[in-house]
Amino acid sequence: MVDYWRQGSVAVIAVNNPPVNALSYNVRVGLYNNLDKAANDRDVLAVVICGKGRTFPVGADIHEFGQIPKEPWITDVGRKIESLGKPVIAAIHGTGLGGGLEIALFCHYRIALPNARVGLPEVLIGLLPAGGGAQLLPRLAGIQVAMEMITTGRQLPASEAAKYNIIDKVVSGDIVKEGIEFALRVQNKPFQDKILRYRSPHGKDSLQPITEAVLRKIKMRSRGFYAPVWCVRSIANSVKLPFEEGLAQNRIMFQQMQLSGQAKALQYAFFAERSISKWKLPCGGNFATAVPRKIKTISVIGAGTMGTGITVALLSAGFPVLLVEQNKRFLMKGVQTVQSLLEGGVKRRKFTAEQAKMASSSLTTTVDLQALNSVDLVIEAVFETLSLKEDIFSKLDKICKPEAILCSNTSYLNIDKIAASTRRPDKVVGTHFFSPAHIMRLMENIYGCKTSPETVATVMDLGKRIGKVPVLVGTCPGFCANRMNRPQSEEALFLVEEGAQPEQIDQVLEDFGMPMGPFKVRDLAGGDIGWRSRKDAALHLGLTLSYDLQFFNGERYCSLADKLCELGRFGQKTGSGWYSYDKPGSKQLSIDEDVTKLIQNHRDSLGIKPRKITTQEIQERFLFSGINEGFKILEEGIAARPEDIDIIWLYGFGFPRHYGGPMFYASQIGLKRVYDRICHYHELFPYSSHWMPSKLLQKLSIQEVPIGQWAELHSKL
Ligand SMILES: C[C@H](O)[C@H](C)C(=O)SCCNC(=O)CCNC(=O)[C@H](O)C(C)(C)COP(=O)([O-])OP(=O)([O-])OC[C@H]1O[C@@H](n2cnc3c(N)ncnc32)[C@H](O)[C@@H]1OP(=O)([O-])[O-]
Repeated sequence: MVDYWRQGSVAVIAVNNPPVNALSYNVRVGLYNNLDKAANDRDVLAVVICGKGRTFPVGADIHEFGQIPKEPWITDVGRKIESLGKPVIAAIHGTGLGGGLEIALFCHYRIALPNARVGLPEVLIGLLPAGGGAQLLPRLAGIQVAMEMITTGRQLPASEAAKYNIIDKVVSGDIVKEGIEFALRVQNKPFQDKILRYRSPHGKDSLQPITEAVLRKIKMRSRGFYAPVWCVRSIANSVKLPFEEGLAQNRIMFQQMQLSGQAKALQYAFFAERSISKWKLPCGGNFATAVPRKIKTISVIGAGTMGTGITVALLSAGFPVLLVEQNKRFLMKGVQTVQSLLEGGVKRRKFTAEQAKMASSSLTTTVDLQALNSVDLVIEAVFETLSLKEDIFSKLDKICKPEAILCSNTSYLNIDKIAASTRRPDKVVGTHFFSPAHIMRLMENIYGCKTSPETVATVMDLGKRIGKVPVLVGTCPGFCANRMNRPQSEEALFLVEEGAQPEQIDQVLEDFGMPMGPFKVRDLAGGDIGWRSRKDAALHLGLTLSYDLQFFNGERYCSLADKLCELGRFGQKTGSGWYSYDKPGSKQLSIDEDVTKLIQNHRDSLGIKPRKITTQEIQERFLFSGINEGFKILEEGIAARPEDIDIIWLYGFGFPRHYGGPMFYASQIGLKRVYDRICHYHELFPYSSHWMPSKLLQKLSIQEVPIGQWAELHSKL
């Protein structure tokens, strides 16, 4: 796990623990013993520490968390470096992170390749730097930089790290060779002043104002997420406590944090995000056996909000795009939108003006579907009506080359029905982007019963290549994301009907950590989209959406949202919705008395006497209705694992990562409690079938089965 060799007077100690040289117990022992070896070898005048393979050590081994870390710990290795009596150089390539950077900070010198990155991302897994980082970094780069890096977990490119003296020299070429040459240059120079523990933290006199400013930012950025606050305390210890006491205090805090629900949730999310690429189809085809097709040219059909967002996501990832619209007017409007989104990307420093220019030059347009006869892949993003999509797919099937893959950005409709309008159902797949598609990272990919493993492999690979988080699910109405969101938004309406205010519900869920409450989301997305599909659905059932409708298709129904739409209150785009806005398109919102009156009239017209609704009830009805649907989605095999569902909610709806996602959240609350509460609401609301408890949840709740075993146990049931 740790290699040692000597080159002249320089000893090289190389961590060799693929894939990312995590500092597991065995690696720490190896480092410790080889440092001893170098110390005792009189021919060794200097030491280089580096990583074999793709990176310098990226930190402690996350798999080892949850148990008390065994000695030697990272600080023990650090003390060994400090007291070695010979200069030690950290030679960094790839990513020097967490405990890896801490080891480097204990070294006397640090060099790095230009594309290397360094950081202390412990906060992202609910922890703090417990290997000396919170003590050493302020002594090297100052309190301000340490606060920013440690409370955000941001990785710094080598050039920026050099600016803050974290890196002594940015070198090119072979990092080990460069490390040895650097060692030869410093082996006879005094280096005691390089031992950071003897320095005092820069900017320590402004610790108070810096701390207050950082805590204000944390309060805004991460509601209810504790780790950043603990990180601030750990850095303050670098000023308030002597070095060793600071180390010991931070170690105690680290061990407490390790046991916290938030740390467990964030570590679950870390591995969940890495497990979603390991997909498998019911037919057995999977990520390891299926080979993605090479995609060079892509066409997007529909230049509306979604079509233009998808186009920009593809263009900014270097794909040439042929944008299609039904007429020149819509097409020109679409091209203008693409241009302004690209300009917006430059303003947000997502890419340079040069890159935006390149992207824009890779855009071509047409109103003629025939022009798609040579593209490798098509993404359809037109209105959400099945008949329109069937028409387009049957035309594409005749026009596109036989091997072309046809994708639909539908967020709800059945992929098998769309595929049935072609003679190539194996090459039809859903690629559901989230609005705004050039920003939101989630890509919900939906396979139909005839979609081939190769087609799935292609869109999963495409998702990664355009910087998205692709998750694979099966087809059903609303797939995973919207199917879980539907009962939640219905419950939000029912809660208003029964006595809560929209702003009250939004506040409860924002305090919980959601980026935006359901009524603000409705106003952002535009109430008219849902209204149109409800009217379509009613038409199909020979019904009209009337004001006093309390049941729809045998299900409890609330017509409040329809009433708002009848008044043209579609949300931000019309300047009024559940809230009123300064002007159409503005985000500046305020509570609107007209809506409060409309709600009261609605209750009066239905004879509903409003009652006091607690925060607990709002949280439970909103979250548990979605969670129950999540278990049904697992039950039906639409999602293969709870990890798939949780990553969809973290990246699609901004579910607070420090809860791990709705399914992990349920496992932390306790499945029995969740199940009992769902049964309670099922009894209270018999006309809402979404409260029918999931059988899988019932079974798992009996023994409180840990989340890691749900999929396996379900497959046996
Ligand atoms: C004392 C000290 O203060 C404290 C307490 C600590 O030090 S706490 C630890 C602090 N360090 C971190 O938080 C770094 C976490 N890792 C990353 O940010 C990224 O991994 C990466 C380094 C930027 C590479 O990204 P990538 O996209 O190129 O590959 P990957 O797919 O992500 O990772 C490739 C494979 O490596 C696995 N892996 C990555 N980091 C790991 C780690 N720290 N421990 C164990 N496994 C790890 C990962 O699960 C995947 O496995 P598999 O799925 O192939 O089986």
